Amino acid sequence: MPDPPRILVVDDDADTLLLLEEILTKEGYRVRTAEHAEAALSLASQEEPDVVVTDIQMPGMDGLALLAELQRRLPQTLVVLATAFGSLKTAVDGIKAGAFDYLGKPFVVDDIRLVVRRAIEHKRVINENAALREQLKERYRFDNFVGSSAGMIAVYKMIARVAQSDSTVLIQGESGTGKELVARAIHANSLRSAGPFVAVDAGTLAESLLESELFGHERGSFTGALTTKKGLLERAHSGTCFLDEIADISPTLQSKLLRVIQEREIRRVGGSDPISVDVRILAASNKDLKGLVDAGKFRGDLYYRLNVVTISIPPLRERADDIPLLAQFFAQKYGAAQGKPAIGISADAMDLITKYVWPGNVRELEHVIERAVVLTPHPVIFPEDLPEALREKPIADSQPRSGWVTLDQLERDYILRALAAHQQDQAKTADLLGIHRKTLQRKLRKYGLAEAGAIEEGSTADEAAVEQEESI
Ligand SMILES: Nc1ncnc2c1ncn2[C@@H]1O[C@H](COP(=O)(O)OP(=O)(O)OP(=O)(O)O)[C@@H](O)[C@H]1O
Repeated sequence: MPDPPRILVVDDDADTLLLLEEILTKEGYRVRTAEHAEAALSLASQEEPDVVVTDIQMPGMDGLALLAELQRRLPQTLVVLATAFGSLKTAVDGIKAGAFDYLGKPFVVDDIRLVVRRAIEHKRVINENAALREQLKERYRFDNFVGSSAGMIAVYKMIARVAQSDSTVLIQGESGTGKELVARAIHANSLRSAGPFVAVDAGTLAESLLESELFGHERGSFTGALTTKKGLLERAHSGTCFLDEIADISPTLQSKLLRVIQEREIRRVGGSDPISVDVRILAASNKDLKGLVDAGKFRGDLYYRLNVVTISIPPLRERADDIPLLAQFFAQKYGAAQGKPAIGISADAMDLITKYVWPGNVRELEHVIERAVVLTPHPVIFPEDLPEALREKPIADSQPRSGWVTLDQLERDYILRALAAHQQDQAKTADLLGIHRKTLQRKLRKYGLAEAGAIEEGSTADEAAVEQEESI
């Protein structure tokens, strides 16, 4: 068990001291008290408290002077100022001078708990984030990647291995797993790094547009082709062309692409002369390309040309170890951009982040952290700064993180949540769910959620109603 956090309370009023001592001791902290600032300073130098809660108005040395002295002697200690309502300006001056927060007097017990909890959490986060930052700096980075899981290390190794060759690479992975990042890293570590990197998203363009984007067109080749335009494959000459969502391209374009790879030349739309291009092709798909070949939906010969080497990026839910590092990385990145460079993530928020299944993978995580950094008024991201989806209880904690649960588990969890939202009132909950109360009770029994004796047996008529309802 780690030592309990240490709190020092300073107030010239003995009753206030007693009250704060009692509340904070109940919270599990080790609490010391002092009746004036001088006593507080001598206790603080022995104890090195994590948090000092001090009254501002005290005879002799006041709370603000104590704050200044504590900052000089014990810069790691956080100070919370307590002030009578009406003298808020002094409290604000205190915050500007470096106090962590302030409490209004007379005290609201919940506020005391919350502010002290936040201060402790802040200290813990600062320490933990410093450690995570070190890890990020040291071992767990490769180019712009963050992640130290076995799955990502295998990806880094593959990138290093294929980068220097000129072979075509197929990058497979769900949406948002970092396929483009892999393509960029291959290019950056290749002999072509001085040449251009051109990315094309084949999934978003209509076929005719994609063709002219890729191959270019001659002037007058179609209505609107007012000038001759070089295609992206031509523009990628001496560099790399990254074709994202390759599964989406039409059969015609598939055969044209095959020719580019085999013959290293292209023909512009409306042009007759072949133009030779020196370009390395990297392709990506979030679909199972081999499966599409087997189903006759993607050319087998193109697949084998693209698939000289495959790099498979595991979904984020299969590399949960990377989640805290990534979350911290994005907090730093967006914190710096927002002028909040020291922003951290609280333990309970990190817990939610780590448990979530992340269907949108790293891109989704990045957006969630960016949003939280913007929204939070604190130097720490708390659970309430995260979207609802993360704060909902995971459907079944015991389930593998495949994203799927059985319908029974889904129903069980849904019922539990509905009951919780209606203070366990079964009649209301049944009504909300659109089922008979007896049906709800039977389901509770089925899932082992009914307390013995809590549910009365239904009459025959009731049961009949239930059966009828269920067969609908
Ligand atoms: N391991 C990682 N470390 C740091 N950032 C990452 C990592 N993986 C992905 N990202 C970031 O996540 C976002 C999504 O990545 P990227 O666009 O490469 O995914 P993708 O697989 O190509 O997505 P899509 O299939 O939707 O095109 C980008 O902002 C990228 O920088």
